[in-house]
Amino acid sequence: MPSRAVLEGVLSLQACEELLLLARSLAVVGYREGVCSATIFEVAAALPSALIPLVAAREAVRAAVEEALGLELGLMVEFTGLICWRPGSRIGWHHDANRPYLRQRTHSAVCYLQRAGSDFGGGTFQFQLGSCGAEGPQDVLAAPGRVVAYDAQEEHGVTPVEWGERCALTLWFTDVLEHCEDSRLLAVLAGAPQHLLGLPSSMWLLEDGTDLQLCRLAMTGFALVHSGTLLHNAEAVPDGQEQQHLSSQGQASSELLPPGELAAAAAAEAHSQVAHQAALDGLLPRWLQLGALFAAD
Ligand SMILES: O=C(O)CCC(=O)C(=O)O
Ligand SMILES: [Fe+2]
Repeated sequence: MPSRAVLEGVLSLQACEELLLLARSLAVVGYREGVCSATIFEVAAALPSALIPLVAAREAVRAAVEEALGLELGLMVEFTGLICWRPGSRIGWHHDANRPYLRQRTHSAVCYLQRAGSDFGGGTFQFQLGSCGAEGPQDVLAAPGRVVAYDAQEEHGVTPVEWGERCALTLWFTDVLEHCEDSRLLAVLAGAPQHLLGLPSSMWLLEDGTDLQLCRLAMTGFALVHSGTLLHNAEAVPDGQEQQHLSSQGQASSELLPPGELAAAAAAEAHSQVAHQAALDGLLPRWLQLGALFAAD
């Protein structure tokens, strides 16, 4: 059985575009220098409805890879991520199980969402040796829906991205049940709503306690009032209480104030507009849907 495969048209162009939009909306810096990513857990936390296309794509890639590598029903997904490589990013020769904590990885698959040469330059995937040990690297150019799959121990790299953005759906597979991401994902999905819907606090809470979510909401012309009190902090909403109110503060200010001041300005305005509360009740039935506003940044 082959230990690597390049597969065409595993995802439709439409599916690639949908995932690209998701990646652009949710990816955060971190994975490697110049690389932004959104893991399936971040998608579950920030935009649970987007799990539907993401999981469908993941399963399509998994099925295609299992078939190509003769591993039917043999691959469990250890990691799913939308990964965008920006200019300057690269990765030298390595294999994907090269750390003690990555030993459970058996296979890898990368499904490209964009086309080399038109969406970005550089960023070529290379196996260190051509197929069957042939001399010299073997290149795989990115194209929407194209998947490169390989044994996690195969040496490979990515040449520097020169321009544009190179986004991919990256999967790592395992044969160790405890490392399958699904049980953790189900635990997240079955958990309390704040775990399901909230963004990691590092993304919205400044050291001085300023809640950027509320600041962003204020910039759209709204402030949140709970039981008659203007909220400065998302954590102030008691769990399970959904009778929160949304108060209009009229037109959004075009002046961009520092977050703390903006929240304070929103507070003053909102208190004078409590009459609007009833009309606006239910506009954000669960105020943690604020995540959608946050993602639009
Ligand atoms: O994006 C690719 O083409 C491969 C990335 C890679 O090798 C990795 O993330 O380990
Ligand atoms: Fe890799």
